[in-house]
Amino acid sequence: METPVIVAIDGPSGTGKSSTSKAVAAKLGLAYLDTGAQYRAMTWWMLNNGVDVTDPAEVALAAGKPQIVSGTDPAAPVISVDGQDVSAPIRTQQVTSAVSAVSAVPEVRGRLVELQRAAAAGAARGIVVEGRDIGTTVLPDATLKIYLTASEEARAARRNGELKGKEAVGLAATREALAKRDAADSGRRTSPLAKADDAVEVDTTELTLDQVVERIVTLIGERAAR
Ligand SMILES: Nc1ncnc2c1ncn2[C@@H]1O[C@H](COP(=O)(O)OP(=O)(O)O)[C@@H](O)[C@H]1O
Ligand SMILES: Nc1ccn([C@H]2C[C@H](O)[C@@H](COP(=O)(O)OP(=O)(O)O)O2)c(=O)n1
Repeated sequence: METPVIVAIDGPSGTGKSSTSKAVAAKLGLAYLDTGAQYRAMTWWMLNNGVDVTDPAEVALAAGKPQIVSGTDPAAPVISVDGQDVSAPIRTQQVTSAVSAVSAVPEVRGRLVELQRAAAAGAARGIVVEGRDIGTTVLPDATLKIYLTASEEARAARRNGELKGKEAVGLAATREALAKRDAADSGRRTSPLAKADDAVEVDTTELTLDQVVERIVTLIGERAAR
């Protein structure tokens, strides 16, 4: 049997990680894992269970409690907590604004990194895993590591386009919230957002989604042929 292909895709918010990872996985028949969704699910559970997310000690004590299960089908990426599908509620502004604090707590990371490595080990053909520290920490031996970037303007415009109805806050506020989350995710002590030394950086500002997908599929083909 062929060696499974492990693709790590990291980068800040709005660079296209989720869309690109799902499309690459679907195109190559690989599994897909959204690790950001796992940090969001952990955060959602904490907010729903009265945990003070600004208190790292309280978060650390609770980190082992929720049962988080991620689907790995790129066509239908579901995530559940204690048997409840939380795919929608983990995307609210309330969760988004609390997720950086929760994901900075080492006990949270330890628990989720274990789930992430198990998902990668269980993917027979291979997997595309997206997040912030996949290339640096979770899967340092990945076949291919990609670090996606895009200008702050492009990222804010993309994110703003997704927020509808009462969740819409305007471009300036979206940009500010993005910058704040990036700073928190890059500045934390444990496993911060960072480009791995051996990652290929792809600036998506001027590229369409199809162009980004094509570039990554080509790189995977080159690596797999080595
Ligand atoms: N290359 C691209 N050009 C324009 N828009 C894009 C591109 N890649 C992704 N998008 C759009 O930007 C938004 C954020 O993409 P997403 O994949 O969720 O980013 P991330 O996972 O990095 O936060 C989505 O609405 C997506 O459709
Ligand atoms: N591997 C990861 C993935 C996400 N996180 C944290 C940091 C991020 O701000 C949140 C949410 O990640 P997610 O990928 O859902 O964020 P966006 O889709 O970019 O808005 O989780 C992390 O610490 N490590």
